[in-house]
Amino acid sequence: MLKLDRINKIFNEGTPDEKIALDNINLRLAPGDFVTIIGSNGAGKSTMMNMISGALMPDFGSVTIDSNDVTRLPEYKRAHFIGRVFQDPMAGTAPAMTIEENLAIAYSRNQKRGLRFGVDKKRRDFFRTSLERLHLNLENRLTAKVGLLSGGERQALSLLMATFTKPSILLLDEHTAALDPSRADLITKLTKELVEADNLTTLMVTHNMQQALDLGNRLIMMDKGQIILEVSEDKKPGLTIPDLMTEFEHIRGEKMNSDRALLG
Ligand SMILES: Nc1ncnc2c1ncn2[C@@H]1O[C@H](COP(=O)(O)OP(=O)(O)OP(=O)(O)O)[C@@H](O)[C@H]1O
Repeated sequence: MLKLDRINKIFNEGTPDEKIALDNINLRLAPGDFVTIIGSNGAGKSTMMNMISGALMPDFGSVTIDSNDVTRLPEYKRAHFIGRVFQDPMAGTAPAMTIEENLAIAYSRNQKRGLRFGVDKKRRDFFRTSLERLHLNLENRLTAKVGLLSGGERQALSLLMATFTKPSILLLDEHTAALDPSRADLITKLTKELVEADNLTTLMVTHNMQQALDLGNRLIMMDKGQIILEVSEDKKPGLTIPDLMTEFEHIRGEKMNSDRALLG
């Protein structure tokens, strides 16, 4: 479903600001895998997501999605494979457009051929049924401007737009981090429901270690551009935050800087 082979990325190579952001990353996701990603600031988590989405190209290595080598494919050509939700609730939706116009754009972005922005009755019914899954009554506000929605509602809509066309890979990049705790809980719950309903293959970056343990069937920990720990499906249940911190200390020989992780 997703294969990352020997991915390397160096920013500002050969200059005093040189930074090895990804150092020989190898990762395999089987269909339906839901992998949570934790790691310190600057570990390379967002850079890895950007490699998969096509926002960045690796210096070396390959990205394969559904048996297609997409390594050199620009972001817009990968769009029908990928759904992505960012940290900023304002990032995923267009505020001046209505809910149904936003959904229509997301729908057309994921079609392999042509641009089909139109909203006919069949499409509108599909949008309504999809919105019902959010339990936010947005199905009765199809013509409301998205700019009028709360941050939590907008993030729920972004999540729906990223998932309702059943992308091959769903990328969630700290998508609950900018929300207050009750809205973050709502989005976490919706994420679980939407991913499970369609068995979506998912990668989720989070600074919240408890969320990383609660969601998904696998977990990886990154540090300094490397995947330093992979927790398999059979080992993840029962794993605790202290277990993860002990693992980090064991691998790196130093204590984990965990303030943000624990507060996350
Ligand atoms: N466009 C860029 N130019 C130069 N350096 C970059 C660029 N993007 C990222 N970096 C550097 O690459 C490293 C990895 O960054 P990245 O954003 O992937 O980390 P992260 O794990 O997502 O961190 P955070 O949790 O803080 O968001 C960092 O040292 C960062 O400063």
